Amino acid sequence: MPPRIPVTVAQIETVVAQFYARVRAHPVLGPVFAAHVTDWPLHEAKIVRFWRNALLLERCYNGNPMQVHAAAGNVKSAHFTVWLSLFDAVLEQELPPMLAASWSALAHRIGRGLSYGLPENALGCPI
Ligand code: HEM
Repeated sequence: MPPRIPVTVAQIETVVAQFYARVRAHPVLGPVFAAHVTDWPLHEAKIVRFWRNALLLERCYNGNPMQVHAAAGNVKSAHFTVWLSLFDAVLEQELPPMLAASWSALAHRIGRGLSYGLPENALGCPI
């Protein structure tokens, strides 16, 4: 099957590394991740597999981010706007504009899906 978005594995690895470097330094997102992630290389390797699966349609990730986010307890739907704008900034920095735009659109679509069901959803309902 042809890739959904023709990025290279090296580009995925760079975007993931740059993104989580910024996440670790971010005043809002940093502490949310610090409460869970102790092994960053392991986390980044898993996220690379997630994106290889989503972008290149390789079958190398079969986890359940929705469940993991809900179980984390401190991941809120309000975080997704911040997460996505940081992600967009990295895409713009690292990729040609067409690729950045396609990957961004997919990330926003996935993010919308993942944010439903978490506390403080788009309607502002806390339960
Ligand atoms: C489009 C947006 C997002 C995507 C695609 C995404 C994807 C993922 C994936 C694939 C995992 C690994 C799940 C597994 O263990 O199999 C994960 C874990 C996690 N994500 Fe997200 N995520 C997104 C947004 C967010 C946001 C907004 C937050 C909150 C700040 C967040 C916080 C976390 C945390 C804390 C973990 C658990 C790490 C661990 O326990 O090892 N994510 N995410």
